Amino acid sequence: MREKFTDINRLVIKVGTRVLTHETGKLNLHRIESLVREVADLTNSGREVILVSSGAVGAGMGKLGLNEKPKTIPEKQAAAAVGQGLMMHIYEKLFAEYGLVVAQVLLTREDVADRRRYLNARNALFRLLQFGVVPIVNENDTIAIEEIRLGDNDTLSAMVAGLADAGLLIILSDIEGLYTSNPRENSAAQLISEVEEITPEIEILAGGAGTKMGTGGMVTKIQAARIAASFGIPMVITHGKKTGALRRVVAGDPCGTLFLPGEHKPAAKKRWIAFGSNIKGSITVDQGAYEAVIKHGRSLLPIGVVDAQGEFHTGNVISILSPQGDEFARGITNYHLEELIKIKGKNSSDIENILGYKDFDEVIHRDNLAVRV
Ligand SMILES: Nc1ncnc2c1ncn2[C@@H]1O[C@H](COP(=O)(O)OP(=O)(O)O)[C@@H](O)[C@H]1O
Ligand SMILES: N[C@@H](CCC(=O)OP(=O)(O)O)C(=O)O
Repeated sequence: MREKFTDINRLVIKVGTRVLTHETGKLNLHRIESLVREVADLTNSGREVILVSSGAVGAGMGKLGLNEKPKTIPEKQAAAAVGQGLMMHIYEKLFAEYGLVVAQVLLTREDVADRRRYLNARNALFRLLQFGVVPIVNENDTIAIEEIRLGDNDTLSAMVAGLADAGLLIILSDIEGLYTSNPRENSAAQLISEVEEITPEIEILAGGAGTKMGTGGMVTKIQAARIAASFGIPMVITHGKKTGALRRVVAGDPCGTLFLPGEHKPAAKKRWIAFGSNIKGSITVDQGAYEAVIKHGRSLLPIGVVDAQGEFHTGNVISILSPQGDEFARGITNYHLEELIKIKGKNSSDIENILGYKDFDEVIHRDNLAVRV
């Protein structure tokens, strides 16, 4: 897999707060400078790079003289509002030295959950890349209250990789990669160089953030790897404090931890259904429908639906639950809740008799249905 990295044209690179700041909380200008130089080099070699940069809250803390990570939302928002401007100022200045233009792209969960806004963000990113600009993405922490937050930039970077059809996601952290346990707590921990599949055994290895500055630690990085894998995108975690780390990953050198992608790269719309969208309700299906969807990639017909819950309308994304109640897929429904209650368990040929009209034979068409891994 790694030898193919030299041919990848579009990359998403995520850089964590710990890489961008000193222990004092002030920006590590030397480190940011070398990151910018490496990104500039990648763009000079003809690649398109989207940088997902943390650091707004950390930089704001440094500027406002806060020693502790803000705990209340307004305080976090204030720190991010101060810090984000500072981050962009530095990036703009340093990238300009290499003749590159940057653009600030701030997203919240809602921008990926709403299909129209998702497509808008996607179009804007593509246009920026066509202009040769380096988009610098962060969560819009200043306006993002809890309900609309993604909460961590590891997840955000995986979403952005899917949104932008990237070929590779690189996460630069303050550690070489995923270890057999948290090396801060266990000096005998060993680096895992490749993860083929994210099994429960792999999930157990991950601990939380190592310091007061980081968010999420390995837990959110493994979540990001899961999203990237289901999008068919490989992900590498590597040490962002080591000069040349990006160059080594892109050259295919063995470094950090590589998370292998899933076998299939689903279409962009299915990627959004699986991970981006807001879920408005769920339906439970019988064993036959479960197998038809999972094994044969079929559409979901009303005859296989045994129950429907939640408040959803035509066009909403809903969860599809197995007979055991586990979510195994998501899809855009053609019928709203009340209609589904009436037509569940019935043949598609009966829909018109029951409802007085029939717009679709399927409850969810297979083009609008994404099986979750
Ligand atoms: N199994 C593990 N392998 C490596 N690091 C781990 C593990 N479990 C927990 N960690 C912690 O995760 C930290 C990296 O995440 P985080 O602090 O959120 O930084 P970032 O700013 O790069 O997102 C490491 O410094 C380490 O302390
Ligand atoms: N959006 C926040 C960063 C959130 C986050 O995930 O931080 P980190 O674990 O340092 O990548 C900020 O800019 O401060």
